[in-house]
Amino acid sequence: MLQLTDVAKSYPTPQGPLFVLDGIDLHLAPGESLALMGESGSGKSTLLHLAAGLDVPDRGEIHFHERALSALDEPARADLRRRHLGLVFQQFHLVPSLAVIDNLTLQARLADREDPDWTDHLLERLGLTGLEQRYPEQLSGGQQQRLAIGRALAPRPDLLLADEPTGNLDEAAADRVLALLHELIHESRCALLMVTHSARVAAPLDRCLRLHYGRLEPGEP
Ligand SMILES: Nc1ncnc2c1ncn2[C@@H]1O[C@H](COP(=O)(O)OP(=O)(O)OP(=O)(O)O)[C@@H](O)[C@H]1O
Repeated sequence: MLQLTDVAKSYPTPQGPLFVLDGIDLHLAPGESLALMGESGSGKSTLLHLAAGLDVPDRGEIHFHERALSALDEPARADLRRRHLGLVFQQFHLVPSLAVIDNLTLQARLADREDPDWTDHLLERLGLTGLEQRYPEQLSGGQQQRLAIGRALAPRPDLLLADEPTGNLDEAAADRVLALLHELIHESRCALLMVTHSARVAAPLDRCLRLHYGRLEPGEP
């Protein structure tokens, strides 16, 4: 499903290269869920961006869906993302000018994978039935994040990459969003790689790893 082999990544800075990841090996099986923890600045978002093919490593290889990302040009990587990958961030990144229903189906339409039954099911499970014609600004923060999760899951991806998906929500809203996220990825047999600072958020996932000085270590949620 997702395999990182000896991946290294640095960023150029005026003081010289900043080495962020060094010798990362990571395997995620279909349907598996993994929490990625670590101090602020330890490289969690960097790793997620590499896994999504949004950035390229200095060294090492990333395989997603049995394709080596290095063998693909950007349009081919974008196509792979559209078809097989869902992305959810702390900022919801909804399209303000589109109604709920159009935000929800946006990714599925782009991937040519619209499924009205699955859309209806998502609307209902996400508690958004009846709100289809509203605009994102007319939703609560929790509703907006549930919509962002639904949008990512609408094309039925094989892998959901989530970066602090509940970082902007209060505890009650976060709990509801996370419970739904787990139910939905379970239902659709989607794998999950989730960056979080929170042990509470990491605890229900199958595994937890911690980034420390550029390396991955076994983590305790
Ligand atoms: N484009 C960039 N250019 C230079 N340095 C960068 C760039 N992107 C990230 N960094 C640096 O790389 C390091 C890792 O950043 P990253 O965002 O991956 O960490 P993180 O673990 O996700 O942090 P946080 O938990 O605070 O979100 C940080 O020191 C950051 O300042």
